[in-house]
Amino acid sequence: MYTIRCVLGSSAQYLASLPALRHTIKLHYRMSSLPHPLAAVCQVTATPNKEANFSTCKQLVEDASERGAHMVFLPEGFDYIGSSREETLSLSESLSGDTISRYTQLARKLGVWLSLGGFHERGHDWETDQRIYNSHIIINDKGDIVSVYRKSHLFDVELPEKGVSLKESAFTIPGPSIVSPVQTPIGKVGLGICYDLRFPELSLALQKHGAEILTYPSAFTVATGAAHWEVLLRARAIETQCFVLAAAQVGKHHEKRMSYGHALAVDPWGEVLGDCGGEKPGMVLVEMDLEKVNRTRRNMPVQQHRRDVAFYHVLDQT
Ligand SMILES: O=C(O)CNC(=O)[C@H](CS)NC(=O)CCC(=O)C(=O)O
Repeated sequence: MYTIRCVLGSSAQYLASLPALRHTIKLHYRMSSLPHPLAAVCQVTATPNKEANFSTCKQLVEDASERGAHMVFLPEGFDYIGSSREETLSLSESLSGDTISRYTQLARKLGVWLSLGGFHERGHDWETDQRIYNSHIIINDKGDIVSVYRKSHLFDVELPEKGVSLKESAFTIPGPSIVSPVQTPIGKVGLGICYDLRFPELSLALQKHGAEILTYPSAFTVATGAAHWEVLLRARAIETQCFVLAAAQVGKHHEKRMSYGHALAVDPWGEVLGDCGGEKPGMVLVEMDLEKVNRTRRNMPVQQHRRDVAFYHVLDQT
């Protein structure tokens, strides 16, 4: 039904491909006799059917966990992609609703961390304003919500020649602030969502606050994805010298909407470690070697070479 690609050392990759040994491999990782923790970056095709979306995502999380993943990343709109403003709003829930409690139970049962990008969250004033947040939620292996970041740059974009017309602010409230990177078993994770990827100020701020890994769960349009997706993700990785993990939506959600796919994992040097392709749901498993972050930063200390903010405001008038 979907593809799984492993980006492990070749012997571990071979062993993990043998079903009978999967359990052993997982134990192996858990006992950390293999050096680095594993992240699973997923790609799905959400529709307006929440029940079907949950069962697809649950299956991916279970498979990732069985293969030894310590943290699993799902994309923006993992809960659903609505076919109209009204549908998007009516399907939304609060953080204490059924959808998130099912994911907290899943995380607890499997003992994995989850990054749930782009949850359609009813705001505190839902009864009066009928608007939602686009929220990225981190759940730990005990099933606790440990962080919530609300998307702060909204995708209000018209590209007539590309057939793209979306106005996210028609149903979404922009988030008020960035949040502290979260310490997880794979490293310190900084939170963004989709269109936030286009704002390097955000990624630099997260890096300054200690992020080793940046995450951009997304639902990129096909046109903007083909033109910009990989370039932007690699640029953010190179500038911040962080890993960048970007779960993605792929394919046709309903009559009016398609997504680009190519869920991607990039290392701090900008190298693509895994790519889920542009066709169908799947995941890539990547080893998170944090020494790569340290080495890259040590060898080319761009953060130390950066001038202070004021420097970039003043022009030489002569
Ligand atoms: O609508 C939902 O239900 C979930 N939210 C999204 O899909 C959002 C807002 S419409 N999509 C993007 O931000 C695409 C960005 C993009 O494609 C780009 O930056 O080029």
